Amino acid sequence: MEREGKPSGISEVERAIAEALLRWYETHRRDLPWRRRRDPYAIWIAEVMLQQTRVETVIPYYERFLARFPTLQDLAAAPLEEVLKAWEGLGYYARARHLHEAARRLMEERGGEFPRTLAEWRRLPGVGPYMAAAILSIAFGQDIVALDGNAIRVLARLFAFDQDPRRPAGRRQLQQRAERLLPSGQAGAFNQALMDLGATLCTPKSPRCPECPLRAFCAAYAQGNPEAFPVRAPRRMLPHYDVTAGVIEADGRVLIAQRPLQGMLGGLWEFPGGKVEPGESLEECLQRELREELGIEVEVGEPLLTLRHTYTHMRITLHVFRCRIRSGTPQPIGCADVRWVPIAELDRYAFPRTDQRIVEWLRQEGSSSLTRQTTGRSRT
Ligand SMILES: Nc1nc2c([nH]c(=O)n2[C@H]2C[C@H](O)[C@@H](COP(=O)(O)OP(=O)(O)OP(=O)(O)O)O2)c(=O)[nH]1
Ligand SMILES: [Mg+2]
Repeated sequence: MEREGKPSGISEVERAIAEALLRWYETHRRDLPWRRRRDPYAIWIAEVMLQQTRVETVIPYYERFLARFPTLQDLAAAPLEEVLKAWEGLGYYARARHLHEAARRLMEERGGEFPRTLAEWRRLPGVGPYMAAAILSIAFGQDIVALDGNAIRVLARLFAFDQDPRRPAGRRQLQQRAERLLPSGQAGAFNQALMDLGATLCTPKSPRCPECPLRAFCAAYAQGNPEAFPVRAPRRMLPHYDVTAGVIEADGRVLIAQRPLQGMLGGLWEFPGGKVEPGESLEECLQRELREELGIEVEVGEPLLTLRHTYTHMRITLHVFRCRIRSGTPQPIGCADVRWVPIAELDRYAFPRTDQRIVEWLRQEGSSSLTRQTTGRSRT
């Protein structure tokens, strides 16, 4: 993975491309909070957050996170629950768990000193090739190309690149062509300039080519079809699951369960339930799941909400029902923990993003629907 020496024989055109790009960046660079700091810690946090989340969403989280955990030491010393809580709503919670684990390792194994090589960064949990390259180029000024999705799009268009850069072979080739453009000593600016260009002008749809500093060099523009790049293999269909979840209320408290610490959304709290099995009705599923996970028998009441969400590898439709316990006391059989929590205190727990809509709904509608339920029951 280490970058080889800079290829010789850089052409005039390649030099001109880098110059035009850097000149544009000087005046058009986005003013982003992590660009006001140079320390690897801040850059690292930003890169982790930006990995799967849009810049506008990241900004407030980033600022809160750095205020809450200003240094590597603070992050390493914090309990995981607190880190997950600060991450709540950003999604892809493995990022937060990895970040926390990496911070602890950096403190324990390196006395808090950040690595200076790609290989060492890559050994940390959650750090891939792009992130390692971004941190080393931006925070340490090393001559390394770091291509995020935006930069890849810019380059694929610039070269009218005929391979899919999401495939390893295409990716490697695009990386090599980018390395030929990289001006020594300016990798941080070069990488971020490509990212900004992709984010602001060279957008997936309707790129603003007339304003682009690279237009004169752009092969896709010359062909008149920039939107055709990067070429992509057809998107694979994500599997879909119907999932049920139960809201069980008693004495002003609602029952929540903590997901097993390992695995998807590990350690987050949820309204207990699970995937519908073939041939099962939603009600049957919920009764089975609550029996399996909590050891209770329930009566399934009114449907409260139907929520759709797409995770990286699957889509779910979450069917939320009010439930009432018929027999048994909830125990953490198929989950890490169970708690009865007042609705007003639910926001102290870290939930998956979809569940925040349930929490929000409970806060606003909870009492009125409780009244409806009571009325319903008196009719029977
Ligand atoms: N039960 C439940 N699942 C939720 C909630 N919010 C949310 O995103 N989910 C997602 C997480 C899971 O990917 C999926 C539920 O599947 P699960 O892993 O609990 O499935 P399951 O109990 O049937 O267990 P398994 O068959 O996967 O072992 O729905 C929620 O509040 N309750
Ligand atoms: Mg479950």
